[in-house]
Amino acid sequence: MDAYEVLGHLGQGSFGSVSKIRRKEDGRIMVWKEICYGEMKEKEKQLLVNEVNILQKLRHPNIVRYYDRIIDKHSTKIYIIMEYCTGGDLSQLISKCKSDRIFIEEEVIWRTLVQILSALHEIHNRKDGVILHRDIKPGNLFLDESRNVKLGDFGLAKILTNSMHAHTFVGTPHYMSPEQITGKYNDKSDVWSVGCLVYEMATHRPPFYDATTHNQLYEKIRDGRYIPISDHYSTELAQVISTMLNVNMTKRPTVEELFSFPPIAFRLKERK
Ligand SMILES: CNC(=O)c1c(C)[nH]c(/C=C2\C(=O)Nc3ccc(Cl)cc32)c1C
Repeated sequence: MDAYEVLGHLGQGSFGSVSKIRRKEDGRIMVWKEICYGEMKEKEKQLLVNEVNILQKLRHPNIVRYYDRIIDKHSTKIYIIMEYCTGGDLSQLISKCKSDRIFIEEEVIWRTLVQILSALHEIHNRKDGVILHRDIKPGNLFLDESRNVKLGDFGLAKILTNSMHAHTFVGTPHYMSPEQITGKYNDKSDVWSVGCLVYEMATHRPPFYDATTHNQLYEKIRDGRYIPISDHYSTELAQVISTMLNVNMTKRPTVEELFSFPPIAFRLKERK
């Protein structure tokens, strides 16, 4: 612990708070997510071990980099040390544009979409088991100094080896897919969440909203109807949102299939 100096509190991640830290040996700025596991049930401890094991394996420009972990048995805390993203998270960008009543530039939305899909392609197509993020939302997408988008906080992620299937109810209700309501989370549920995210970048609010109870929200999600985005944006953007928000997951595209959509394909080529 004394190898690091805490510089300040940044926000709340899944299971713990995130602080900005400096590594004393070289002055490098990083973050750690501090999690108290003392009160955790076995299941939650397993999710925590999961998060660290998953993060350790991942190396991708659009996934927050994991560096190290410190387990303090005395205080029953674990510190997960990760990459610092100077731009904060996407929820801050969306709230700023909402309060300033300005549209997020369409190109920013496309770039964000392509980068998140690249991160999902990495985790959905791993040879040693598909990883599902299961909690894609603006607060889990971080911006580095060059406005690159990084998928972070794998606190609710799950490795699906061939024997396991995701049955647990997790995920932020607003971005919950219809199949997740009945407990069948899969890679296309992450695609649904990305559709919700792109919609929220274009309209400053989730597509399925304004519900007083979770059941009312689930009804809206299962119904699948939402207010179309403004014609300030292109029909291509509206189409890609509509295909990702298809309530029938067999008709919803995989990340791989989205890569062949022309507006996405040509921006992918630009990155190479
Ligand atoms: C107001 N908060 C911020 O500006 C902020 C900044 C500059 N960075 C962050 C958060 C992270 C950050 O910079 N790197 C991270 C890695 C993993 C997780 Cl779960 C969170 C972060 C935040 C919340």
